[in-house]
Amino acid sequence: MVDDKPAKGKAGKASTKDSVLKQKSPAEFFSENKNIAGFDNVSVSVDGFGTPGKSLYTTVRELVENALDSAESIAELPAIEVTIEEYTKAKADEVFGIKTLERKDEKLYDDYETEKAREKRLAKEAKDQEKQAKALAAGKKVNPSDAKLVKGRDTPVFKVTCKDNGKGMPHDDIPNMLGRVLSGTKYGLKQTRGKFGLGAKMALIWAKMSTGQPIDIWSSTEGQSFTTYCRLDIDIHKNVPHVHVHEKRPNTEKWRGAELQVTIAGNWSTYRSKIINYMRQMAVITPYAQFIFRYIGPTADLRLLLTKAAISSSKNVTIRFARRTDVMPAAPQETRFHPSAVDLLLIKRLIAETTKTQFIQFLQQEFVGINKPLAQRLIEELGPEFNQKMSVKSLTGQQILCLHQLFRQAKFDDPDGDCLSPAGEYNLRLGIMKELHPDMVATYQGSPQVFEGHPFIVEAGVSLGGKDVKPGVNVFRFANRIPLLFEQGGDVVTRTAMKRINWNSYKINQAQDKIGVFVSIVSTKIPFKGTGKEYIGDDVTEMATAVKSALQQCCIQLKGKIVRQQQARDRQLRKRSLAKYIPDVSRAIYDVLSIIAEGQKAKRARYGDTYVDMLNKVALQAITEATVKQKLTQHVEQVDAEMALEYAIQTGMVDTARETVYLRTSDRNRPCAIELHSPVCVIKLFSGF
Ligand SMILES: Nc1ncnc2c1ncn2[C@@H]1O[C@H](COP(=O)(O)OP(=O)(O)OP(=O)(O)O)[C@@H](O)[C@H]1O
Repeated sequence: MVDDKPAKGKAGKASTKDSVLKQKSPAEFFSENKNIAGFDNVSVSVDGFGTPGKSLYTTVRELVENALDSAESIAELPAIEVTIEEYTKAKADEVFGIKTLERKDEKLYDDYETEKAREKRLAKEAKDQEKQAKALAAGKKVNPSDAKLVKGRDTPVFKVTCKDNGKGMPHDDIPNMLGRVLSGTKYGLKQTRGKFGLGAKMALIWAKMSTGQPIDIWSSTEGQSFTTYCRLDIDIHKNVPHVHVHEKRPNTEKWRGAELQVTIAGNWSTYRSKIINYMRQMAVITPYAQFIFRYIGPTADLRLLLTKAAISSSKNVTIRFARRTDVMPAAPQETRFHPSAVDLLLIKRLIAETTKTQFIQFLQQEFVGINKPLAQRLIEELGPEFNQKMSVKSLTGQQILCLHQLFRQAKFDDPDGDCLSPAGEYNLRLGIMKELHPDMVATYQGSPQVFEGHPFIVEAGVSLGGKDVKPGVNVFRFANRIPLLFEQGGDVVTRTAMKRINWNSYKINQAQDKIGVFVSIVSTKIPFKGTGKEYIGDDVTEMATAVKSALQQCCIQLKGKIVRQQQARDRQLRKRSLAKYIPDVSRAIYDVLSIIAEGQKAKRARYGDTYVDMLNKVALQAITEATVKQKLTQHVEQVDAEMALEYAIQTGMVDTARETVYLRTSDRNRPCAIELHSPVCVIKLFSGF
């Protein structure tokens, strides 16, 4: 007989508990799976809280990217200030409103060590440091996660502030924008840095988990007479904003923009270089933006910051990434879906949201690449059940399935890349020049390509030499104009640069030359691999091919420059070695001439009139050794100039093509008559100078 009563005892209880149906809010889910959003921590301690790892880096990244999206959406040259202030323990406690605990029972604490254990730890730390220093000196990568914070010690706390001059946020929308996970304004089909409606909320969730502090927001939109101040956090279980303060304050300075501030646990010492690198690479791909980055160390008192002692304090960091151009790429445009890139759910959503009533209008309106004749052919192909004027909202599930199948099988024109906003060769080149100061650089922008119905553009730059560039291939990757700093190994750019480019054939030494490889991919959909949005897989053939071709184009340009440089060097070398022999040769020639000139006059007649004249001059000292030397020098100069000219004609760089250009600072308010854009520069012509 089967006993169908619930089992008693421990096992029975557990099974009852396991079968209880529960729901999770998105906020709860992401708070438990922070790594999905790049807030992964180095190691999880006994309380499950974890040692803060990448979270400080990701917080900076999310805030900066929102700030850039915001300024660019209103075609404003971005001016962004990021400040990371590290709190002392006392300051953090003051901010949290708690009394600093005085340790009475030392042995209670996790970092308690006996004298012997302390000695052992210090010795190990010294050994590890030595190992890391050696690895760094040998040019090897030191994994940040190798450097762990010691468990039980006070976790460093940081106030992160990001201020921009973007469009700001509407007063009433702020609580939902920043206090509800998966809410945002970037869900349309458009190239944007942000996409998921998650980043800033993850910073807040992390603040809530690590320090319990809410987020502070100041914001003002164009022409608004007030500034919104909002202090809020998230009700994790309900995924709704929990507003502490939401008020309007006078905006006397007519400020427009947003300022967000979160207080989080983090790890500056390990992620310092990543954060600074991120800012630097952002400056490369966004040379039309101005960034000011500050780190204020824990010992610094804000009031003392301007004193000499504070400025020279090695812990504080202030870096200004200056704006180098006011040429901003045209803003990306919202586009429509390509029929080959939609799934059943998406078709259903489009049907629910469309403003068109007839089936034929729906096809033309909601998809890119379907014009009226094509729409008619598609409807014809679907069979008698369908007609052009039928109500699109009345399509049955089966009919939608048929439409989807046809979309997958039919041939459509590829979408063009007009909706995309690449950085542009001019900006890419400028960014590389201003941040790396290379000896040589070449850039290239490929034509729009398509991957799974989404257009994408690959831009590339290859530089040689420069500041802070190590010998070998140094890869800089950008996706939708965001620098990607982690998980480099599997990325399509790294793999292509390391394995598929034959650097030797372009006269570049892969091991010894300081090669900078810059690749920026923009698309309405970046095929990121992994959860962290940190790398693009190598398996997307269309992208791998486009990356390789863009890099090869840069290399071809560089090879031309290298060959020209080599030839110029050879010429100089030849000239120098010829010039070296001029004194000896002049002396020898003059000695021979003197001997002949000193001989009998009758014998001189044998040499003909010209020579007789010359020999007479030698005899009279009108021609001396110095004269011979001068003539030989002139001759070497002339041969050199002729060779240079011949070379210039061959390579198309003739002097007649040159124009003298006078430069002066431009008056930004003066209207510019003509603007000429070329891949390497913009020339603005003003009238009436
Ligand atoms: N500095 C800012 N200026 C103006 N609006 C902002 C700013 N920061 C955030 N927002 C608004 O808040 C929304 C939510 O931002 P959040 O960072 O959470 O997600 P997202 O940027 O949309 O997407 P992702 O998660 O991919 O970063 C944004 O879509 C934007 O509308």
